[in-house]
Order: sequence, then C-alpha cells, then structure tokens
Amino acid sequence: MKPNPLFNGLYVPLVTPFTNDLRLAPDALARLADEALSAGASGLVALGTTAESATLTAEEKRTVVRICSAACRAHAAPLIVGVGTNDTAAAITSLRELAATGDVAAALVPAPPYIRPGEAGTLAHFTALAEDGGLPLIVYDIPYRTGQTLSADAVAALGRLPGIVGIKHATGAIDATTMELLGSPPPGFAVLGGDDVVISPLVAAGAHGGIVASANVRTADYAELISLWHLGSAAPARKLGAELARLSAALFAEPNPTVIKGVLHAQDRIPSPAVRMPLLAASTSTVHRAALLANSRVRQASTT
Ligand SMILES: O=C(O)C1=N[C@H](C(=O)O)C[C@H](O)C1
Repeated sequence: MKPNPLFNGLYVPLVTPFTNDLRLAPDALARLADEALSAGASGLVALGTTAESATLTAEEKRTVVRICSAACRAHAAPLIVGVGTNDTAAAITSLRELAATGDVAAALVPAPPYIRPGEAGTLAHFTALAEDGGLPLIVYDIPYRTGQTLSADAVAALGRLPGIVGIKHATGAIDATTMELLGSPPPGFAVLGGDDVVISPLVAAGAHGGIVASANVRTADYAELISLWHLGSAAPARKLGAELARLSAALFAEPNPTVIKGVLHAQDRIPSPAVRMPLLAASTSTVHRAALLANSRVRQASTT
C-alpha cells in the first residue's frame, strides 16, 4: 500500500515569462518561482499548460526545469513537471530524461491528447509510463483539452498502480464521479483540484490541494484558502473562496495564461505580457478588470 498522499496544499503552475520579442526571461522566472514558494505554495509545477509548454523549444524546457528545480531545492519543496504528449514512447523518453536530473518529485501527465484512444488505450498508456518512465505520475484529467474522459472505475484503476500518486481533477465539473473519487480516494493517492473557479468547493469536499494557475497572482491567498479548509475553518474559507472564485473567473476570461501574464506585467513582476502564437495577448479591459481583483484583498479570513 502507498503511504499518505505525498502531495497536498497549493502547487503553482508557473507562467513562462517572455521579453517583448518573445525570448525566455529566465531572471523573471526565477523571481516568480522564489516568490510563489516564499508566499506559501507547497511546491511548483513547471511546463504546465500555463507555462505555454506547447510552444517552448526543448532547450527552453530544460532551462525552465533547471530554474524551477533550483528554487524548489532552495525551499526544500517538491517540483512537478508537465509531460504532455500523445506518443507513449516519446513520453517515456521525456520522463526518463527528467528522472535522470534527480530533481523532479513527479510528472503531471494528461491523457494522450487529440487521439482519443478510449479508456483501455488510456489506461495502457499510463501503465506503460508508470512502469517505464522512472518517475511518480500525477494523472492530469482534463477532457476538454485532451478529448478523452476517464470514468470513476478508470481513475480507481489508475490509483491502484504503484507509480501513480495522484490526479489533477480538471473535468470542468463537480459531479457524481468527482464525489465518488473524493469519498474514497485510493490509498496514498492525492486528489488535486485543477479548475480554479471551483477550487474552494473541491477542497471543502476532500481534495488534498490544488494546481491552480490563478495562484501565480495572490499565491498566499490561495494557499490560505486550502489550509483554512484543511483546518476546518469553514466560514472564513467560504468567504475567501468566493472572493478568489471571482478573481479566477476574471483571470480565465480569455485563454490561459494570457490574462495572468497581463496582470503579472501590470504588477511589474514580468517584463512583458507577451504570449506565443496561437495565443494572442489578452485585451486591455480584461487585464484591467482582473488586475483590480488581483490587487484587492477584501477580507481578513481569520477574523470572520
Ligand atoms: O498549467 C496548469 O497546470 C493549469 N492549467 C489549467 C489550464 O490552463 O487549463 C488551469 C489550471 O489552473 C492549471
């Protein structure tokens, strides 16, 4: 049997800052990584969707992982790295390369995108990665991006595999399957919320934590939200959860991470809001609205 879940609390999937001419901005990334961990994140996620990993070169990906590992090492925090491909053999190669660095606590792996191999094919994919990749895996369940759903039985089967240590639940719903998973998660298996707007109810219902892109801004508040629920402080958690849901909705009003980058740039934390195509920079009005919510702290959670 696996021990207690290795992963709980807040994991911040960092954006990849670029210069105005779309070059990687390594110093800004190092600063963001340090700020997130100093503000109470349990760990970082490198090369998530939020990192625009689809448009990073292999060399840039290595640089991002190196910078994030250095920050995690300095804070004794776990680093999770996104590995997203619909080629099982290529995913195993990437996992082995990451495992060889010795710095990665787990890989975040979606169901193979676009191909829709069915549940049996998806289970075979994850089984091969878990057996041969050399790294603990967190399954990224995000059917609206991959085109592949996972039933409660499939998730339970994945949870029983020794190399699979958790799931990032981002199905766009809190439904019967979610409640079944949260009601009796496989032993040692972490359930991490991945739909920012509903992170509060998910943790209230039993999730161990979340991988929350919105926490690139107001990291401390998202970390506090999760710990309030874990401490059983329901009233302040509900209030803070409602406030952060408004912020998350504003941050996701245009394709992620365009608004988050706009806000971080408005806060002077990254050199430019630039994103690589096919993403387009968020509109000024959307960024302005989200920045107002990002900069306001409406309540004192502990005094409510
Ligand atoms: O990069 C991530 O990890 C996340 N990406 C999601 C998305 O862009 O759909 C959102 C979630 O907050 C974390």
